[in-house]
Amino acid sequence: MSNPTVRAIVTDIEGTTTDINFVHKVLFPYAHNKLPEFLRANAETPAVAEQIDAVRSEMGDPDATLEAVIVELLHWIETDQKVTPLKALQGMVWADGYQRGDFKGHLYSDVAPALHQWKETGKALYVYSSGSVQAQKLLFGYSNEGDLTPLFSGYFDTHIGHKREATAYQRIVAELDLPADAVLFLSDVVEELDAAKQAGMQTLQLVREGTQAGTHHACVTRFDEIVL
Ligand SMILES: CSCCC(=O)C(=O)COP(=O)(O)O
Ligand SMILES: [Mg+2]
Repeated sequence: MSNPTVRAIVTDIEGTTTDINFVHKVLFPYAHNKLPEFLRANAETPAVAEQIDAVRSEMGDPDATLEAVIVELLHWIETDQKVTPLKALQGMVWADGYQRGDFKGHLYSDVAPALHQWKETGKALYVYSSGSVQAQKLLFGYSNEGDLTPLFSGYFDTHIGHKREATAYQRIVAELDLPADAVLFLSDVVEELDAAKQAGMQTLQLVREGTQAGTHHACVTRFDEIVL
């Protein structure tokens, strides 16, 4: 695929830059294991208390005990729910894991060279993931390819909207201050690509191991098949 009209690239993480198994078999179990103690130890810290209150709000129970909040959060992890306060708390817990060297952010081998090349040829690079901005920066900052955060001009998470809703992509385009069709969105999830297309973005589906099969979106299996 060759496309010189692209001025910015927005990439998803799980299934696009990163093996789904890293997210589901390393990150989520780590958060499941560490979150209860983290919350009991830090519940009074303002940044954590704010997220605990946001969980209570999502539960529709402003008086939920900390233990009830923990049960709810563990259920959300087990069922892979993209709830904003869960994502914020996961990011805080993963920070410890990355900093202690318990794991590195997984990137497919074709990802870092392509990001470097696109950046060198003047494309602006962004991330849009359901993982919190903190979690995104950690994954790219402590990646198996080193610290790639200097390559990115910005990060978006569910604070901008949910990934299957066109309004989220309209807001991203507005923040980038570019015509929608100058922005290319990369993802493995068809519903996300449909929403981005509805907002006027260009789209490209990554078909990787364990992701959805190719569909009506143009598709590639690796970043080095994308020529911009
Ligand atoms: C940002 S690293 C953790 C990824 C994550 O928590 C997640 O839910 C994956 O979401 P994505 O939008 O990248 O599929
Ligand atoms: Mg994905």
